[in-house]
Amino acid sequence: MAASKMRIALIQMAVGETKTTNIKRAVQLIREAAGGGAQLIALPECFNSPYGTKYFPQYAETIPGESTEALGEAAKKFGVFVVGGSVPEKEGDKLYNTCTVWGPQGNMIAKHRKVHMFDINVPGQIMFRESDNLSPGHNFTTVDLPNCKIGIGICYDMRFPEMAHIYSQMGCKLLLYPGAFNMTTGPAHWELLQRGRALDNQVYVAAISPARDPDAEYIAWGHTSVVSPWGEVISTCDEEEAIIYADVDLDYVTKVRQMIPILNQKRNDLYQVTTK
Ligand SMILES: NC(=O)CC(=O)C(=O)O
Repeated sequence: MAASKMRIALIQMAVGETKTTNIKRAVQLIREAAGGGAQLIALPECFNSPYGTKYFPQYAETIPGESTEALGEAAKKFGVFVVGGSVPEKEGDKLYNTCTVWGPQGNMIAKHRKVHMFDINVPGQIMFRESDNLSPGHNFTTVDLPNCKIGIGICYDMRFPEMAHIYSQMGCKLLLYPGAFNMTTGPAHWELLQRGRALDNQVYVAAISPARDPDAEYIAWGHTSVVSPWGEVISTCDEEEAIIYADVDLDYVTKVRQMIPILNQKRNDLYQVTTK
């Protein structure tokens, strides 16, 4: 594959209640995705645990721990980068929703704690309060791959355009969001947000959901997908377990930015998005 291209695979994994089965399944699917030529493979939010506040304390582990070590071993065995969705992380008396990123040597190269807590109330449809037992992270997380800088957010982080814009200002060309939208917000916002973040920043956006389990307490929307810097959905699936692939093309990012040069046309004299 040309140096300007990178094949990514997103794993829309069926997550169940048994942690060891989830870990085994993730490793099996990483093997399959590596066999499909992927250089970077990403898992969904909470790949080792059902998504839900009652599960977070029960499934939480330190990092490294059982679930994340298995990702490091898989990255090394199959010679790929692994973006490990997320796991409930325990550190001291706090819990976080945390994504780890692993390199082909099996080393952890980044750790992102979900920055924005998913606390919502859509009357009669869904109420969720992550902050009842999770704490937010306080950092932006980027990773320098050999030919592409990537930015990581987790699910609700995708709703905050400033975060994506900060990543694009940092030089990211691909944003990855392991996420688990639901049957209310999924159909309404999942694709729209990805296309918005992609178009605003002229980057690729990949969002990775668990497969839908209609018997779960929190029913995931699915529809894992990749959006191009032109705002087009270039790879997607329905709600069932699946691996989807896309070839991210950095020359195409440059081309889109040359054709419609909004990133150079910003009025920094009138407004700015900056980190603190
Ligand atoms: N689960 C999330 O963090 C976010 C979500 O489902 C939404 O924003 O909608």
